[in-house]
Amino acid sequence: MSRGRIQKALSGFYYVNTGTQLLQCRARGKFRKEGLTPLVGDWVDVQELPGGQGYVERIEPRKNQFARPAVANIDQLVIIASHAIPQTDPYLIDRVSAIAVLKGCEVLVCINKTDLDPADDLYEIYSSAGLPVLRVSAESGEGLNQLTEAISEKLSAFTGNSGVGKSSILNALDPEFHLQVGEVSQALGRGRHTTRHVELYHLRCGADVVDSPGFSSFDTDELNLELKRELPNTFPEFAPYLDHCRFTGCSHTKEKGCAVLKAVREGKVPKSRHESYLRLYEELKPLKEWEK
Ligand SMILES: Nc1nc2c(ncn2[C@@H]2O[C@H](COP(=O)(O)OP(=O)(O)OP(=O)(O)O)[C@@H](O)[C@H]2O)c(=O)[nH]1
Ligand SMILES: [Zn+2]
Repeated sequence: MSRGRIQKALSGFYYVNTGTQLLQCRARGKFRKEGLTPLVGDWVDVQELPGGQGYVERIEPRKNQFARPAVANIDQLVIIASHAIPQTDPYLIDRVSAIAVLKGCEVLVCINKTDLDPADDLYEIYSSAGLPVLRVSAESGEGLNQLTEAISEKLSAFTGNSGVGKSSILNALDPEFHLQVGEVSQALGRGRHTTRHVELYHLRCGADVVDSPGFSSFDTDELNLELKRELPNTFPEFAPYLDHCRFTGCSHTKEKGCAVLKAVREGKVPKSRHESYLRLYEELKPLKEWEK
């Protein structure tokens, strides 16, 4: 039996990287009976067969999992943003980062295209929110060393609105990482969507990444009751204030004596982050406890 990580899933086969070889595996039937599907990113035990084949025998407990795309055990979500075309709506960053925090993923906000626009406002928001934030340019190479450092020894997923430069950054980090770089459609102000299957890639700098256009569309299935219950805790910069509101059960939306609202007024919590909180709060409101 050998241990490895599922690197790719395609047509019922799981490609398991054991560190020395890539085994083409089928999953044992028992998983289906248990309602368990092996996912890219899973650590598994494999029974080897001749000819580089094998069976997935055991799936190790997951740190987290995502539905779109189907991946497990993501250490860090790298949220790519830009203030050049196409501009990133901070709400998208905040929505994805809330989900990441809920799932136990680290978050890194990475502002790209700084050769065109330094995106000072975005940089300011995320620095004062206390989230790790980097400025890079896939074009000029600015900040790429810091990014390399931030993703090494981890499995990261790059997410961000279409055309923001995810593929370009990955290509700049590892020139052998040939990904199709779409042309930004000037007419639409956004990139053409190029779909690929989910796969883990090992970059030369020692980082693992899952490149996944689907990550930019966290759909309603990711907005769940758990997020509704935990919402204030998914904004890390709210933490120092959450226990100081006048009322227990404060929703931090409009209550008198709310310590979070006070921190927003005093400029200790970025206004735009709290605006995103309010928007998410409204989006999650219709979810009912009994509608599981
Ligand atoms: N000036 C400049 N252009 C960039 C930079 N990074 C990417 N681009 C351009 O932006 C466009 C979109 O880049 P992609 O890497 O395809 O963006 P993506 O996020 O992978 O897009 P999707 O595959 O649609 O999700 C391309 O024309 C790139 O050349 C940058 O740092 N500076
Ligand atoms: Zn409050």
